[in-house]
Amino acid sequence: MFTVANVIAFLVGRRRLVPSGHLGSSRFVQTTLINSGLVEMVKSIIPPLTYTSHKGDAGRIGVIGGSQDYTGAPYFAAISSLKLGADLSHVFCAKDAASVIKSYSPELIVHPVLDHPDAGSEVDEWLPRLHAIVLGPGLGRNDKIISNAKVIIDKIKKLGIPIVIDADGLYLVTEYPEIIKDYTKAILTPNVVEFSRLYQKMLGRKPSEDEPVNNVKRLSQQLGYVTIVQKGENDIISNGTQVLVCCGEGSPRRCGGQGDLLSGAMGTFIYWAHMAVEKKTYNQSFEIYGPTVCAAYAACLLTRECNRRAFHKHQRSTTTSDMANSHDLGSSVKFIHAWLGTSVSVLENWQQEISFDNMSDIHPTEDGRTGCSLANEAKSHDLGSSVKFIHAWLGTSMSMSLKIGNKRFHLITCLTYTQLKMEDLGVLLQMSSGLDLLAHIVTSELAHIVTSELAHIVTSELSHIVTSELSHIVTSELAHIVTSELSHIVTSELSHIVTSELSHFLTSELSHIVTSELSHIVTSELSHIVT
Ligand SMILES: NC(=O)C1=CN([C@@H]2O[C@H](COP(=O)(O)OP(=O)(O)OC[C@H]3O[C@@H](n4cnc5c(N)ncnc54)[C@H](O)[C@@H]3O)[C@@H](O)[C@H]2O)[C@@H](O)CC1
Ligand SMILES: Nc1ncnc2c1ncn2[C@@H]1O[C@H](COP(=O)(O)OP(=O)(O)OP(=O)(O)O)[C@@H](O)[C@H]1O
Repeated sequence: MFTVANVIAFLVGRRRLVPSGHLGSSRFVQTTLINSGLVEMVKSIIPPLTYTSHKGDAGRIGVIGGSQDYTGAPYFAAISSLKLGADLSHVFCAKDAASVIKSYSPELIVHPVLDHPDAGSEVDEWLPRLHAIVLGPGLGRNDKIISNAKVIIDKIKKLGIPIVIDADGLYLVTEYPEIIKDYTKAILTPNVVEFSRLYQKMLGRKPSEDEPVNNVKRLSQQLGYVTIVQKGENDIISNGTQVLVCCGEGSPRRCGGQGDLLSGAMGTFIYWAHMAVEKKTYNQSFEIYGPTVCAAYAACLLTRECNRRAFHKHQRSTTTSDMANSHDLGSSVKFIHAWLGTSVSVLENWQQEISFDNMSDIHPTEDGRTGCSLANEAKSHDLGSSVKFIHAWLGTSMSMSLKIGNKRFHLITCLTYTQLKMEDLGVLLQMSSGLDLLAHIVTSELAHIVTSELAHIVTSELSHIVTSELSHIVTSELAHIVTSELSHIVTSELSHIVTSELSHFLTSELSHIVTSELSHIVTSELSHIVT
């Protein structure tokens, strides 16, 4: 358990060395995050990014959930599956939730069908196109919806689609366990409370507090070897035979919705894992643990890393939206892909070896997998700068025109392949005016790019430096000023107070002494004279 890599990771402060909390009998249980066998296992299921793949190849994931009360949960699950790297994410929800969920993100395809009287047949046209399902986030417990969800689970099983069941989907499974029994393409993701309910239903007694690992294994066996992930301080995963415990650092924030992020990511991983089975791209550890345990472990790894990053930045104010926003979830996904060596787009690099000792040095590039979300691409910075770049590169960002022979070329378009034939380009290049013009365009475009890029870099770097330097200077200057001012004020005030107090005291004391002494002398002298 105390591997060299584990100790290194511990020393650089990235991970807990062993799980905190009690696991019960943990013989043969893999508990460490940085275990090269497990990392290779996750790596082996992640499909390479290639230019030959089609929309949908990396996954079409369906999230079944979302009601009037709960719109955030299905959103978190769906966006998480997409940001991990799936191509399309569908949400099947109740009518009242649909427009709200759509308004959160233009990326999601939302079907308001769950509360239709025949929701089962409404999803029929979509189910065969989906690669994996996440059922439960924000589903609610309305009788009609629960019975529709039961019908849909039956259809999913018949089609052999892998399924992750979470939240209210677990309520359904607790009420009707036979619906999922023996379906080994399923993963159930109960939190402590949901686990306890399901355990009591299946085994007729409370889970024993001393044996969390065995409890999970036992429940899985009782459900016909369906994979269970008991979420918590340590995420305990078992398919009834094998057990893995994911104990990455995570965070102490327990805001609602983190389970939804987990189930969404698991939806994408479970598809990838089953695809690896089909394509036989898996490694030896995968053969031991199988697709569901592998997918569950990968998703726990990602969620805990995302949690850790968000907490590092937002501390106690961390919410699941912070985790889901492109920076935290996106950068965790990028980090995980870069760490696994799966963020690069060429096949040759897919299986590249990563040295675990250098793990903390890996900085994913901006072009990692998560850049592939359309909303990110459409943001003014990404889309705008790409447009500028393409026009500058083609020389089509300036509106000059040039006459060659009897043709007039408008430079705003003439350098595109459609407008300018090769022979025209030849003529253009032969003409000194054409060359001058090209040189001019290139020079001015380059100057423009360099200037704007430099300005951007300088501005952002300067603002960063100035902010941090200013805060440093202000803090230390203030401390200095306050200290010296205080000492000055205290000194002069004290001297003033002491002087005036003393003078006051001396004056009154002296006048008192002189008066009483004088009166004494005068009295005694007078009495003497009179006598
Ligand atoms: N923004 C949203 O739309 C959210 C919706 N959610 C949805 O809300 C619905 C109900 O979920 P609940 O989790 O409330 O389900 P439950 O109603 O089963 O939870 C029962 C109680 O257990 C407590 N509990 C949960 N985890 C615990 C733990 N580890 N230890 C001790 N107590 C714990 C909760 O505080 C709650 O009071 C689900 O559909 C879920 O998907 C949640 O996912 C949170 C975010
Ligand atoms: N005590 C803990 N310490 C560290 N991480 C935790 C802890 N509890 C939960 N987590 C992390 O949060 C993830 C989600 O678990 P959680 O118990 O919050 O699910 P949930 O209650 O179903 O969430 P939701 O609010 O979405 O319904 C876990 O996989 C784990 O990574």
